Amino acid sequence: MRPRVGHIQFINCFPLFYGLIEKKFLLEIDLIKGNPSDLNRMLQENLLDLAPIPSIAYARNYWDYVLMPDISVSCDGEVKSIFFFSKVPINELHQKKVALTNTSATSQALLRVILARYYNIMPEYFSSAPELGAMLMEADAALLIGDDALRARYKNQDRLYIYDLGEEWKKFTGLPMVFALWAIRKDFASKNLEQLKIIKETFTESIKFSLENVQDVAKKASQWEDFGADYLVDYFRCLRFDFDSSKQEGLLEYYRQAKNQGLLDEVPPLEILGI
Ligand SMILES: C=C(O[C@@H]1C=C(C(=O)O)C=C[C@H]1O)C(=O)O
Repeated sequence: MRPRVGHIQFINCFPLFYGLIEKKFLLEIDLIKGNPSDLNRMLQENLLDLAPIPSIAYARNYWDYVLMPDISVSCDGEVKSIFFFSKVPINELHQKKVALTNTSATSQALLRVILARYYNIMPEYFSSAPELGAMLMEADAALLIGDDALRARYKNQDRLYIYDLGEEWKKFTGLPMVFALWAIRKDFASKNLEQLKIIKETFTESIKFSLENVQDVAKKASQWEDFGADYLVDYFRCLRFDFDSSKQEGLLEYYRQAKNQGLLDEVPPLEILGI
């Protein structure tokens, strides 16, 4: 059976897959699309063998997973696709209503950590479909991620205060932030090391190829969007796709803070596959 590999349907993962199309590697795997939270559910249910999942989902299920080395969706400062849109300055949001996109897991917790720990603010949170207009009819501020955030930011919401959560995290901790990790089911990993090695190499080559040809990648990814390729060139250059020691440090700090806020039961060990 071909490995069943998850694929996040957000523009941010396009550079990961662009090279796979070019190299026709897609014939060797079954690629199953979904949003990050759905992919985690499918991985839990053994409908996938490996998938990018929200980094907080790893902490909640780590005993079932090992991590793919060298790959993540991260930032070190601005992220440009995780925005908190507010009608008032952030420090006026205490006890106000805040809408959280239901497509996110990691960034929902990140926002709670940043507001509680660094702004000393406890709003009233509720989960919502990712539509900024509708969210702000009910709330004073709203969190969006991924393509929804890219599109909303592009429309230049100049009536709003806009905060980039990657930038906020860096401002307070000095660390990178890891949003998605590639989790592999332990049972699959123990029997398929060679195949996983090839998958890892193919994905890392794909990322390298995409970043070397970032204009082409951006042009392709922007063809059905309102914004032009240049907007995405900036975005792809700002994202980080590796998982080096500084990303791991940032991730562990995020886990510690999420635990302090009662959003995690424990800080998991980072069990990274040695391939
Ligand atoms: C950078 C992003 O990272 C995503 C954010 C996630 C989350 O908040 O749960 C999950 C997966 C990542 O792909 C983004 O979508 O904008």
